[in-house]
Amino acid sequence: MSTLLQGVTLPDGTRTDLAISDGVFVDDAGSGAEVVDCDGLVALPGLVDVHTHLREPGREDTETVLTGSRAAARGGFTAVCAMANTNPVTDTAEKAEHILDLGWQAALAEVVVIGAISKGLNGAELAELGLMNRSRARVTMFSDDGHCLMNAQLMRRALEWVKPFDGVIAQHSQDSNLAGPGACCHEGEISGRLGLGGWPPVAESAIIARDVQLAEATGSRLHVCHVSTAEGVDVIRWAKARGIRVTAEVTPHHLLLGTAELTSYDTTFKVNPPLRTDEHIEAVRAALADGTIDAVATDHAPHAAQDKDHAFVDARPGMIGLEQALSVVIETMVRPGRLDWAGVADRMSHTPARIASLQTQGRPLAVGEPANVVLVNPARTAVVDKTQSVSLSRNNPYDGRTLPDPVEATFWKGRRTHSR
Ligand SMILES: NC(=O)N[C@@H](CC(=O)O)C(=O)O
Ligand SMILES: [Zn+2]
Ligand SMILES: [Zn+2]
Repeated sequence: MSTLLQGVTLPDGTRTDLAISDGVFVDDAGSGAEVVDCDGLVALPGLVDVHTHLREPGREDTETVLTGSRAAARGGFTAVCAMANTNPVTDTAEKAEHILDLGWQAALAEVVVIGAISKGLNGAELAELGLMNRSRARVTMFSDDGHCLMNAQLMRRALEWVKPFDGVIAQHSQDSNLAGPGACCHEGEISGRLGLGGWPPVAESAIIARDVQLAEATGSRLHVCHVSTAEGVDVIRWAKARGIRVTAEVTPHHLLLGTAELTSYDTTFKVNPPLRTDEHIEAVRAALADGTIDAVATDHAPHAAQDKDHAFVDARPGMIGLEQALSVVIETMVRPGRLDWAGVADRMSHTPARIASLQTQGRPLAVGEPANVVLVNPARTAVVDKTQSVSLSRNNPYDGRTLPDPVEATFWKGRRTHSR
C-alpha cells in the first residue's frame, strides 16, 4: 500500500512530494502508488491530543473509544491520550490494558492511556502507578482530571513515584477550597450578573504555584491541564525561567470563547475551568505564541443531553472539541499571525508527543519516519453543524459558528483514517 502526496507544502513553507509505503515516508512510492493532488494543501505531522475524554467504559452512550477515535481522525489527530475518569476509573494495570486494546480494535488513531493518580480518583490513596507503567499500556502520564488533587503530600508522592521512568503528573488545577458556593463560572462581573457561583483565577494559580514548587522539590515532571488564567500563565512563566520541569496546555475553547457565551445560560458553555474574560483569553493566546504554554489539548468532554439539560449550576461541565481543535487554532492563532504552520506543528504535534513520551508521534515529515500526517486546506471555511459530528455527543460549543474547516485527510501509519 503506497501513496504519493504530490505537491504538498511542508510546515516550513517548502513544496515537495511525500511518498508513503508500508506506513513510513520513503524516497520513492513506486509506480503503483495512489497519487493525491495536494496543490494548495499544507501537511502537518499527525496531531496529538494529551487530554481527551473517551467515556468508555461506563458512558458508552456519550462516547466510545471507537467513536472518539473517529472524531480524532476527523480532526487531524493520530494520537489521543484517554483520561482516567471513566467508570470504572483507569487505576490499575488491567484497566489500562483494556483501554489500550479497545484503541487497537478501533484502529483509527493511537489511543494512549492516562492512568489515575489516586484509586478511584479518591484523592487519598495512590493508584498502581508503577504497575500501570510496567503494563502493556506503558502508562507514563497520570491524572485525576475532573478533580484537583488537593492533597499536597499525595501530589509529592506521585511526583516522586513517576520520576524513575520519567513519567508526568497532569493536574486539574482548581483549588476547590477557593470555589464560591455552587461555583460554575468565572468569578467576576459575570458571576454577579448571572447570580452564579464563581471560580476566582487564584483558585487556578495557587494550585499551579504549589505544584511547580513540588515539581522543583522532587525534580519530577508536572503538566498543567487546561490553563485558563493570566495568573496561571504568570506562575508557569516564573517556573520555567527557574528551570522547573513544567509543561502546560490550553484548550481550543479557552482560546476562542469567553464569558459572553453565558448570558443565555446555555449549559453547553459550562466547563471546568470556566470560560474567562478577554484579558485572560489574550494572556493564554500570548502564552501559546511565546511557548509558555507548550501545547493545545482539546479536553474533549462528551456529555449526554440528559446531563446538560439542567439549571446551569446542576449541568455537567465539559464540551467536545476534537473535530474543531485545528479550526479554532487557525482562527485564533494562525490567521492573526501569532503562530505559523511550524508553530502549529510544534504546539499540536511535536510538543504534545514529547509530553506524553510517544516515540512514533510528533515526528518530522521525513524519509524513514512514521507516516502520520494531516492534510490541511488553509483557505476553507464552513459553518459548524453539531449534527454532522461523528462524536456521539452534541455538546459542541462551536455549533452555528463560521470557522476554518481545514482537515482534508488524515493518515495514521500510512493508512488513511479520514478523508473529506
Ligand atoms: N472539563 C470539564 O469540564 N469536564 C471534564 C473533566 C475535566 O477536564 O476537568 C469531563 O470529564 O467532563
Ligand atoms: Zn480538568
Ligand atoms: Zn478533562
